Amino acid sequence: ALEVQLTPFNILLRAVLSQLQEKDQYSIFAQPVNSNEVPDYLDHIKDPMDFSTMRKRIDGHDYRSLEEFEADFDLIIFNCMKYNAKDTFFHRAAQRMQDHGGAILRRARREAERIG
Ligand SMILES: CCOC(=O)c1ccc2c(c1)NC(=O)[C@@H](C)N2
Repeated sequence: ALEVQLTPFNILLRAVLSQLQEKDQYSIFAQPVNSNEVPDYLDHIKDPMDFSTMRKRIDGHDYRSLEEFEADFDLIIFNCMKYNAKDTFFHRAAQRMQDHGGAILRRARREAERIG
């Protein structure tokens, strides 16, 4: 059975992920980029990442620290800014997500310190 242990740390990670996803109003970061829709994506991006994959990693207890969680979030942003040219909707969406995410993650770091 899916062992969804509700440790305070996992509860925090799920809450942070939900806050980040709220800022993804067009859900462009919600799922892996579809190779059928974007055939050359994986030629350029060697470490794809998306919010659904991060949620699986939370449920699998794969994140040992907030830093590991943040590294996957940063990967989502980096991939998007790498694949998409600066003057595109996607690149601009990544910049906005990076700004929003910075504030959300700063608050989460303080909370993680508080719960220890
Ligand atoms: C219906 C076609 O969808 C896409 O072309 C598409 C859909 C989602 C995308 C994306 C492309 N590119 C990206 O870099 C990441 C952020 N998301």
